[in-house]
Amino acid sequence: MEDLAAAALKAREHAYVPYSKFKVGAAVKGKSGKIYTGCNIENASYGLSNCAERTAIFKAVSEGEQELLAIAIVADTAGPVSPCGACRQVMAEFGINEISLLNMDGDLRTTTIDELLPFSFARGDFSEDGDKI
Ligand SMILES: O=c1ccn([C@H]2C[C@H](O)[C@@H](CO)O2)c(=O)[nH]1
Ligand SMILES: [Zn+2]
Repeated sequence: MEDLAAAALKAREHAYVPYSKFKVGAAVKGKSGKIYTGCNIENASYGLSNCAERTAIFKAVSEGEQELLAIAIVADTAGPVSPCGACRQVMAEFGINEISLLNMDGDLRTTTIDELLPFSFARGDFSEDGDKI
């Protein structure tokens, strides 16, 4: 876990946040043991901004890892940072279950995807034909 937190903290420094000025860093561990990092990347068209968590997850998937185990997320928040709904859904898609939320003071909260996103919509909920099964 500490390796993930350290990687997330380092990735946070690369955040591109001219609008919010709120830097977030994330690091994901794949089944292979490899670590993928991410930061938030904003845009003048605000809605196109990408969270640190999804940057890290999309890097992992684009390098061939689809089974992910753990994520650490860090930001300068009063308590441990809490991921947005979009990122929770993307974490669920790729099986991330061990979730470490941190802030810059080292406050840590460990949680699971079931706690963060109960009753979630998942791949197995629809058939390839599009009809309810
Ligand atoms: O868990 C979070 C919460 C927010 N953000 C980003 C989105 C935006 O760039 C900025 C402010 O919401 O922080 C993340 O990257 N991860
Ligand atoms: Zn998010």
